[in-house]
Amino acid sequence: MLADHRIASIETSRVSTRYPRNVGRNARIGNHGTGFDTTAVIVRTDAGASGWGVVEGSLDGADAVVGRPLLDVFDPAAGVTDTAALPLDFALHDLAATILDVPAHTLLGGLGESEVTTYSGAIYFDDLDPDDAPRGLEAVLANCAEDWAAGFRAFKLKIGRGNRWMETEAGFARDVEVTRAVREAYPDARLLVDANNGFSPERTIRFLTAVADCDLFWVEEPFQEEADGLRLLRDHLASTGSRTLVADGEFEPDEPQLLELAAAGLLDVLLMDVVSYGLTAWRRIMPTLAELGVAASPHAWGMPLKTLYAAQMAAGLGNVLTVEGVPGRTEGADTSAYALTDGVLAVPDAPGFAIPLTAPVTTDAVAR
Ligand SMILES: O=C([O-])C(=O)C[C@H](O)[C@@H](O)C(=O)[O-]
Repeated sequence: MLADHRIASIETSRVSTRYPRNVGRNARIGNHGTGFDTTAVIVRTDAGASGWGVVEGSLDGADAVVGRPLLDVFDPAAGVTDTAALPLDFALHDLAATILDVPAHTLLGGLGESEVTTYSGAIYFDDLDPDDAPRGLEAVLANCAEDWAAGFRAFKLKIGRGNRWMETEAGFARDVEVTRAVREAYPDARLLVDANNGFSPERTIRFLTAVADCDLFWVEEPFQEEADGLRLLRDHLASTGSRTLVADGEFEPDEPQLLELAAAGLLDVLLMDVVSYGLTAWRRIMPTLAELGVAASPHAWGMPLKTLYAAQMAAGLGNVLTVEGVPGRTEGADTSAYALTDGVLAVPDAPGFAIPLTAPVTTDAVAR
């Protein structure tokens, strides 16, 4: 059926992310704000089908695919096959699955579960804000309570306050205090920590020692990944019998280096971004990761829509340990087919990504 379709036009629209609250700083950068707008791209075919997806980065050159047969640029078994069409990665997956009348996760292979655990990735350094009257620990606990009420049963806590925002030792002490307080308030929740590369290997080990009784699920981006530091960390975890996993590969991923570290047994989970790394790239690399015994958990921060894409990827490709949840809503897209209950996100069985675009198409079509 895909052979009956030729790409007829590429148009754009805008969708808006709205967080439930202002999201503050992490170890690396300042305030993340209350939301932002993103480009959505719509691909239509001469037979009347359409699909859409979000784009991070430029659409330059994508107009070159207009007029070409769909199967010239997209292989349902692999994804995008022409680099000019890579910005259309999600739109083409949506389009192909819609034409084939199958959910995106079926197109991807249906190798995972259609119910995936998800965690709140929105527990930032809100204790430090506002600058003139910092709200302290209570702000972090209030954020956890808000996300728990929204259906999350796991939290990723940002750590590394001493990297930029507090004096080093005071920041370290606050990271420990926050982790212990959240564990105490939520004894059954899954807890993850993310230093956004704001620690050194030694500080990471010190931190893990200080919260050794908090049963952390994973430590993410403790420092810029390199073999010697990761080996120290690995040896520490092994010698203490810790179950904490090491997750990395979100920030400026270097694929050959990550595969080398994974093959050396130094990483447990790889985190490349679901959209900017891309679905086609994840389809290519996932069998290798599965063979190495390394799991995936695509970075989804920024947009609730990316959480839904990551959940489709988990259900389709398998080998996804858990999905990063971005609390909030999307204006311009109907996400109601997805339900989060007790920490589990149910992926719908409707065709494509099952996210109707409700925002108007912008007048400046990329190509027709
Ligand atoms: O794991 C995460 O969600 C992140 O590290 C997101 C970062 O906090 C955020 O600054 C970003 O992606 O720009």
